[in-house]
Amino acid sequence: MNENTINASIVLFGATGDLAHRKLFPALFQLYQKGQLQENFAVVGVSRKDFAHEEFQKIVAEAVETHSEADDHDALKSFSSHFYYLKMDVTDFKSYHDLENLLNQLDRDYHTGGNRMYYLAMAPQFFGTIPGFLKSEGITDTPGWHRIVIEKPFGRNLETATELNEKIQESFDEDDIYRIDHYLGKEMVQNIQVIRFGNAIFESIWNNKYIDSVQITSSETLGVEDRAAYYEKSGALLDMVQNHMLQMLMLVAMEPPGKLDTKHIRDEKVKVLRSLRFYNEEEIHENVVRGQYAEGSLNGSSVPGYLDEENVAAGSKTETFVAAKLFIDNFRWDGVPFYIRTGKRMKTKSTEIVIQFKQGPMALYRANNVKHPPNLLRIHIQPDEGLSLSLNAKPHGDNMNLLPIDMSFCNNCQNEVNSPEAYEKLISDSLLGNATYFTRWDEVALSWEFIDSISNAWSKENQVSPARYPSGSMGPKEADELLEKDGFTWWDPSNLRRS
Ligand SMILES: NC(=O)C1=CN([C@@H]2O[C@H](COP(=O)(O)OP(=O)(O)OC[C@H]3O[C@@H](n4cnc5c(N)ncnc54)[C@H](OP(=O)(O)O)[C@@H]3O)[C@@H](O)[C@H]2O)C=CC1
Ligand SMILES: O=C1O[C@H](COP(=O)(O)O)[C@@H](O)[C@H](O)[C@H]1O
Repeated sequence: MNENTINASIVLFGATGDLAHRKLFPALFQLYQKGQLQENFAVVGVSRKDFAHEEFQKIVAEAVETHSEADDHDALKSFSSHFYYLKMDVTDFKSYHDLENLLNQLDRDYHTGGNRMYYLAMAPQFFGTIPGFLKSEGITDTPGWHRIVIEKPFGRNLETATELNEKIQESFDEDDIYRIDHYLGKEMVQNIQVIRFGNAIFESIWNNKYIDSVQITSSETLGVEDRAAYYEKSGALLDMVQNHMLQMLMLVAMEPPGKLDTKHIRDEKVKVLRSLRFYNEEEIHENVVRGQYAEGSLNGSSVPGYLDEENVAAGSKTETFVAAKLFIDNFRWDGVPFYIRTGKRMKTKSTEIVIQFKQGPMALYRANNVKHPPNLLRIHIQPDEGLSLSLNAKPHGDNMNLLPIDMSFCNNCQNEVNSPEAYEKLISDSLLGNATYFTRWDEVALSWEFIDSISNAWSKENQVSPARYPSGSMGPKEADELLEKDGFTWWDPSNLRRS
């Protein structure tokens, strides 16, 4: 038993799906190994396929073995014995009676105290249906807490997100709704606030007096894979910018919260979105670049362009890359550009935030025509997790030149340090009732309002194709030009392990 041990039933809607197998079962197993889930928990897997409980338990154990490093067979066996399976169509209200009977039985058998977490690992068209039936069929009327975890995407625009939210709030209070953004579960994303507010040296210079620009890059090497049906309607703007990129921006730019609790942190994040500069159509054209990957080469192999991927419409204008220059119009950030970029089939898989500091007031070394690199603070989100600070020093025996040096800290470079997966942390938090790293409705609504302004402008210029970039590059030249006209360049993703 540890202080975080939870008694609860978890209902996993979409239990035969990709997310459940690759992420959720392994995450639950980790929580079991760490003692957060012990004797008093049960998981009910729901989908339309037919399985006996024992068959499902085997599937769960196999999925954990396949998608994690777990190989303790006894632990896997006792963990999976807590899993039950229910064949149900979530659109059929009658099937919820079977769910209620099973949950009541499990509450008694596992002494869960009636606590229930409903995890919707299902396609978004079911996000409104399930909470409605959970309430109308009385499943949420039992003693104990009832929380619902909703996967992304939360709507396709402000209008659909609002409709969905209203539907969910008919059945669950805002405090019991956990909207997932898995980037918020990443170790170094959670570390941003500690780096900022736990180090006086950074917080005192974290403003437009000392910071020249901020860059946030999340690049992927994968292409659209088998998700074209979803991605064709989404594109990189909705898939990555509306959620993950804006979340990182909020954490970098927010004011210090009065207290380190859920409400204060979320309040400060929301204020960043309220200060985000909205562009008119012409400004969108100037400041937001959309790209699409063409064929190219990655790790020595040729890969097809987006238009040749399976299930992509001929001549599709879906963007697989977005770069943008954003401004936060408040006292702290006035005049500081925030450059963001994200894309598929880029040169490396990397997520990094780079804070570029201004040059000192008197450029003594530049006067000698010597290259003077700016000081950079890099927050390495993935694959390496850590921090590095680029400074300039004097090379040994040379008085006139500067030598760039890096001070770095890597959280996961030694094999023995294994950061918890984002899903493990987020499931743990939702079981503990800590919603800090989940998105509150006002954050979601404001982010959609901003994103809608861009997608509406793009839909008007739907004759214009996205700029093409070769697979294996860092995006189209238009993204480079976006910075060059301001006298900046993108910093290449870096690697902590080389040092
Ligand atoms: N996969 C990933 O890496 C990620 C996924 N997500 C989100 O997670 C959610 C799930 O994604 P993913 O696991 O990939 O989806 P899948 O298509 O792989 O799985 C969907 C699941 O829903 C079940 N299902 C479908 N229709 C019904 C129904 N009417 N009644 C009961 N069960 C049903 C399916 O089982 P069956 O057909 O047997 O009924 C299956 O278990 C989506 O919202 C996605 O956007 C978010 C981030 C990453
Ligand atoms: O939400 C999503 O994120 C992944 C990238 O996540 P990461 O943790 O691997 O950086 C992206 O591939 C996917 O398209 C998107 O839906």
